[in-house]
Amino acid sequence: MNNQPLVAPSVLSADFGDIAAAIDRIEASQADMVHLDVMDGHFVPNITFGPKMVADIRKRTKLPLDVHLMVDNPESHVDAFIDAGADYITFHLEAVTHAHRLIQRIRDAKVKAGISLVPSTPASAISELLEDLDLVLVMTVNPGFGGQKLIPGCLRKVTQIKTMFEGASPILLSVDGGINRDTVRAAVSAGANLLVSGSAFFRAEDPAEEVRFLKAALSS
Ligand SMILES: O=C(CO)[C@H](O)[C@H](O)COP(=O)(O)O
Repeated sequence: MNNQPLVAPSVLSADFGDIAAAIDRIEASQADMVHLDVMDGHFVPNITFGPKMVADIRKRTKLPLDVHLMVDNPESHVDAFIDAGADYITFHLEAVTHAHRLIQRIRDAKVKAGISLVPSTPASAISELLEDLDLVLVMTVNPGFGGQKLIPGCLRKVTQIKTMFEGASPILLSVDGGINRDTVRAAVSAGANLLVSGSAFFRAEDPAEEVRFLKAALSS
């Protein structure tokens, strides 16, 4: 069985003036998903794009769209991203009071639901949600900007979450921030099976080779 991790390039590091070329680059690289970072300038200090961008990208690719909402009040926005064609919607536990209710809303719409944790939130914060999640995204940098260095301590949390989910349905355990050739082995060894890659992917001369390298982290 192929137990290589999946790779989701993050368009945060793409040229927003030529987003079609970025999506074509992701498709040609044999990556598994497109990671879309939605930032509101409140939950994180940066601002990116909204549901129209996701809908436009939806028309360009059949790859799964992994939408990561780094926004306050995600409950006010999920319907627009469901309508835009998201396959996964991940919101931040730190941004909501009723996480379980929002997960149910997303899943009732036949969209996969994910929770993300910033570096300072412990793994135990999701212990009551184990049966309800399709994806957990561990931020391995403080969210808001691409090109930061991975915070090594965040990988302990990946292992703790992997352990918590043993015996429950398999989930995607995603790491986001600072994933590159130097850090990928530690991230996959810790238990990550979905690698978000922004700057490393978009800076690579050969994006297909970059994806192959990330996927082969434990076999090289
Ligand atoms: O969510 C993000 C930042 O908040 C990005 O997806 C993440 O930082 C990926 O970029 P890089 O690989 O350059 O670190």
